[in-house]
Amino acid sequence: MSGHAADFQYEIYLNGMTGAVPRLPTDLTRLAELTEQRLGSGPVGYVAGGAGDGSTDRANRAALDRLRIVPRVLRDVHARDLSVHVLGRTLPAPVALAPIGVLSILHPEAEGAAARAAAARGVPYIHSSAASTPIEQVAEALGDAERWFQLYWSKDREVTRSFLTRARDTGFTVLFVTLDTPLLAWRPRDLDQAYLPFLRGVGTANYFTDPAFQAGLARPVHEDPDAAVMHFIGLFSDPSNTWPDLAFLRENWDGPIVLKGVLHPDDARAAADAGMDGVVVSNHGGRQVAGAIGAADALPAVVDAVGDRLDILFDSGVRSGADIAKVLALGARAVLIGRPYAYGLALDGQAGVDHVIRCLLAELDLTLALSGHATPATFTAADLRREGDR
Ligand SMILES: Cc1cc2nc3c(=O)[nH]c(=O)nc-3n(C[C@H](O)[C@H](O)[C@H](O)COP(=O)(O)O)c2cc1C
Ligand SMILES: O=C(O)C(=O)c1ccccc1
Repeated sequence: MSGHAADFQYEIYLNGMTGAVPRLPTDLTRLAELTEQRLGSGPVGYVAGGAGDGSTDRANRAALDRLRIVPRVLRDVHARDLSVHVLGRTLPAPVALAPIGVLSILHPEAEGAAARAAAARGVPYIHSSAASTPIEQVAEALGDAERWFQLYWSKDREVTRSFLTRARDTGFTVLFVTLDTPLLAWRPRDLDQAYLPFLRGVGTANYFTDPAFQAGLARPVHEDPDAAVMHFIGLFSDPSNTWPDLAFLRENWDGPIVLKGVLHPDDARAAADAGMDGVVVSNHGGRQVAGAIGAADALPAVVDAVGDRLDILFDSGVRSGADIAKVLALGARAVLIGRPYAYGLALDGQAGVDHVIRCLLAELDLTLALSGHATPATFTAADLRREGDR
């Protein structure tokens, strides 16, 4: 990245000299309501919805809102650098796009558009097992950018082995294993509309193109697509897995492995003991356990438990550069962005995802600078107060 991420701010003001304003709001919390207005209720409900009564989503926001920054002054922040070291590589900024499956319910260009936007800004894109675009096509869209893959750990070990082989052969280097979705949660918004993308043939692209998956079908996908969908639903995740099963993944993947969906410090310790490289502290954006702890409330105990043994990443509820700054201060090395980029995609395709990335990085840069920090490294828990604490 040349210059500072915050240069985007002046670019917007300069464009304003000719009367132009941004095509999308720069307060990303407004993207959800715009998407609600413009998109069909099935797709937008699926993306916006949460588990149960939505209390986990609210807990995510409350946990972040309670954290307050105590800015410092007169600390020379003219030369700044957002880059970080994480999972053995240097990233231009402590941000990646979270794995989100089924993006074609939001925009016809789907994962390809999100991947191209991320690649153009040097932000890693995490390709979901449940994407609507096969991994080989997304690899092409990513060009020479970082390729990270998210695994839903299938009941069929041959499918998992085949996914890992395809990921490796197409240049993916980091594996995220999502552990908070052994079953799909109780999601009233989807239930009340009887809307599930897979039953409409979305989110199965990696499976339907997979030789090991196809080998489990009585008839080819195109001859009996309904049977193929049912087969996918039967095997997409395996609720019988336990910690010793991680050895299978370690044997079949050479690069870093990150466990996504860890909230308890004992699980983080178990991840380190199992030879994993990182964890994502996440409650899946409030979509899995209703009543779960806000992700930012879970982060400090995980950092205390394994901060010196694992790279700790974070997601769930992040909507601004200030939110990113707060979780970095608590000890996360990088933050995954979920729904905001999905809404950007829904509203304006690749340009919408680019807008979201640029807004977040610009605001992160400005938040750190205005708080007295030229790099994320010097901004720590000592720069935060939790409202209510003394
Ligand atoms: C529509 C949708 C689909 C998702 N699909 C996946 C997925 O395929 N794999 C996965 O690990 N997480 C998935 N997630 C969870 C995200 O990776 C991430 O944990 C979550 O969106 C972060 O919360 P946020 O949306 O509040 O930022 C999905 C989230 C949404 C909103
Ligand atoms: O909807 C989700 O949150 C999710 O993670 C998922 C699960 C299965 C397939 C696609 C997405």
